[in-house]
Amino acid sequence: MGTVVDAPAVVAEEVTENMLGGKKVTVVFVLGGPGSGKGTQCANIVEHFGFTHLSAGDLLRAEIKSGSENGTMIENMIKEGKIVPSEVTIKLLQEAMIKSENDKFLIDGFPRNEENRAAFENVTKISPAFVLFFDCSEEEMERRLLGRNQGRVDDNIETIKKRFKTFVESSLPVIEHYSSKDKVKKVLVNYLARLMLQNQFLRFLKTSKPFLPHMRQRLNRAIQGTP
Ligand SMILES: Nc1ncnc2c1ncn2[C@@H]1O[C@H](COP(=O)(O)OP(=O)(O)OP(=O)(O)O)[C@@H](O)[C@H]1O
Ligand SMILES: Nc1ccn([C@H]2C[C@H](O)[C@@H](COP(=O)(O)O)O2)c(=O)n1
Repeated sequence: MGTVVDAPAVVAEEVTENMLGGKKVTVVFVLGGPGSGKGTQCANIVEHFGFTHLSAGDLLRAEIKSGSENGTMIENMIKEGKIVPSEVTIKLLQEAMIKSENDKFLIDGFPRNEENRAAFENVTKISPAFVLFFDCSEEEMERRLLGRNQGRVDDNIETIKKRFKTFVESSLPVIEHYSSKDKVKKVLVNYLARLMLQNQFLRFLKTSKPFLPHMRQRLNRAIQGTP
């Protein structure tokens, strides 16, 4: 698995072409846990690399809003942190790709499980040029989702915990599948933040070295209850 910390640089790589209803297309899948920043980074990538961003989650939410007959089923599955049956999501993705004038797509939040992956490849005959995987700690993802403030029905702690479980059980195997084909580019999302915190702590230890014996004495006195 390749590892990068700068997502846009990866997209400049050579990509393969596929077919979609007579139209040649290039597809990059964007995967990662809930709240890892897929949507945010896709918006940055399209600005610089001419891709069209298709978010599976956004397409499903639009389907709910449109009042379609699948709307209630989709909404319930989203609230439960479950994955909507592939035929529904693939149909929406296919329609969006055919409608678009572009031939380069960043498909965000898809495939979310093995069923999504196999069905997409069977139906469209498209395999991705590569897969961007945003690798982020659950702690950071939870913090971000609880602060997202976009009125999403799944941004609550009960659904977030269920989504984490679904990600580990169903989505990680998809990433492992593409990893075994050497197609995954991993983006270490909070790696730099963690590195900076570590450096700050080391600097703190260095600057506080002369005070350490004094601090230790005070701690011992506090533990022993002596003034
Ligand atoms: N690098 C970052 N640092 C801090 N906050 C971020 C960062 N990237 C995204 N966020 C914030 O985290 C929240 C989740 O980001 P985003 O919606 O892009 O994640 P996502 O992976 O698409 O989530 P989901 O799978 O739930 O749709 C948003 O409020 C976003 O503004
Ligand atoms: N392939 C997909 C993508 C999304 N969903 C459902 C379940 C997700 O929890 C929800 C939100 O998606 P996001 O905006 O995080 O991409 O939508 C799905 O069932 N199948």
